[in-house]
Amino acid sequence: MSARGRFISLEGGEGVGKSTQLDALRHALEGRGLQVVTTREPGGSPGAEAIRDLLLKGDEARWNPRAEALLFAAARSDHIQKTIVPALQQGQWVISDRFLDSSLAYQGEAGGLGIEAVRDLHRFGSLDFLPDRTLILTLEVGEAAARARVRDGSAGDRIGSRPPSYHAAVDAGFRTMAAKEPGRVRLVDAEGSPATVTARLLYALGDLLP
Ligand SMILES: Nc1ncnc2c1ncn2[C@@H]1O[C@H](COP(=O)(O)OP(=O)(O)OP(=O)(O)O)[C@@H](O)[C@H]1O
Ligand SMILES: Cc1cn([C@H]2C[C@H](O)[C@@H](COP(=O)(O)O)O2)c(=O)[nH]c1=O
Repeated sequence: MSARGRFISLEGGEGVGKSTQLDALRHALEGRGLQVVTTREPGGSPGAEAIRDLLLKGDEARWNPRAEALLFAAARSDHIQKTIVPALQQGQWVISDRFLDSSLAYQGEAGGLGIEAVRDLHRFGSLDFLPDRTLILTLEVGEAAARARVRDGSAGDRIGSRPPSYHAAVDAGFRTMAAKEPGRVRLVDAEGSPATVTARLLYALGDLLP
């Protein structure tokens, strides 16, 4: 095993199957003899989980767009320091359900702050710490919303319950990130059975696997 583990982020809009694939990928990588830690954003450390509640509960007006972006950046800084870096230093692989690219797509693109402004927050808050690979699950927005509706009914959180136009802009933001950083970021088709999607994710990690 390499001295330092790898850091993988799983990204995509609401309901595309990230949480389902997080578990499947962990099992697949453990089957290859790797030690794997799974985590999530916002959250992943006690401080960041407290910020998650602040961000996702309450009504839309609870935070203005800049305050929202700052809270995500603060949570991420703590998550990296307390959870991600220590695990990588022990040689573990870390898979995070969402990371920086969610902020770039949701707050930067859909929220109107701009991708570069949000990236600047990450440069300040987390010294531009990046995943070794970011896998963005893509699914037609209507189909993803239908999957999320089956799971949640009408009980979406503060951000998930934003209008379809917002989520269409999130989708566009993720695609922009894949075009801007093709070495780090890969689009992965989330259509089909969970096992089919897991196979596509493993293929997109092929060059990193021991
Ligand atoms: N490949 C698939 N085909 C059909 N349904 C799926 C597939 N993958 C996941 N699902 C179902 O779709 C719903 C959403 O999946 P999941 O919770 O994994 O998505 P998510 O991307 O983590 O969502 P969110 O970002 O909203 O938390 C769940 O009910 C899950 O069982
Ligand atoms: C990391 C991150 C998340 N979000 C949004 C995306 C979702 O609506 C929620 C998280 O809910 P999930 O069920 O755990 O996927 O938060 C965001 O807007 N910006 C971010 O950086």
